[in-house]
Amino acid sequence: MLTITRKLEFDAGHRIPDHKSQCRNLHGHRYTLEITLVGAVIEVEGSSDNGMIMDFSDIKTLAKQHLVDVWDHAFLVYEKDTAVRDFLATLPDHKTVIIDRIPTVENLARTAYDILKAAYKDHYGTGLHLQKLVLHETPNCWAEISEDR
Ligand SMILES: Nc1nc2c(c(=O)[nH]1)N=C([C@H](O)[C@H](O)COP(=O)(O)OP(=O)(O)OP(=O)(O)O)CN2
Ligand SMILES: [Zn+2]
Repeated sequence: MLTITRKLEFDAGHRIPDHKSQCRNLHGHRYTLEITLVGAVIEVEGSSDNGMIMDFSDIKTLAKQHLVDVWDHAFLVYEKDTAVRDFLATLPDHKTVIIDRIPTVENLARTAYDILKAAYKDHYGTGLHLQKLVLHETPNCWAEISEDR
């Protein structure tokens, strides 16, 4: 199978409220996102994206629009983490993103996958779709999610 992968990075804060150790503290990560797409190679003579599944710059534009610019420099807070939600609400114009699951790397990967799956789906009518997403929370810790979930 022929796939292409685009890597992007963003910074975000989070905490795991009931964690047994230090991840219960407010802290942040430089997340690395790898987006893998599958689809037919475009074959349109003279087209800018002739020979491509999707132009890497267009992959980046969509990822930023739908996810990366939304989460970058935001605090990703679990919707039931009322202590932190209430605190963040006291900070004027604070960039807060409420997540409906505890923001572990597994749950953030699943949330990101659902958002980006819709963003890339059949963008050109070539069967283009998100095949896999990898989210690194640290250089040593990551989650992968693919079509069979
Ligand atoms: N299965 C998961 N375990 C942990 C998660 C997670 O999202 N899923 N998250 C954390 C912490 O939030 C943190 O991201 C990881 O911290 P840590 O284990 O310290 O990771 P490091 O890469 O910094 O570890 P080193 O030992 O320094 O390499 C915890 N667990
Ligand atoms: Zn963390």
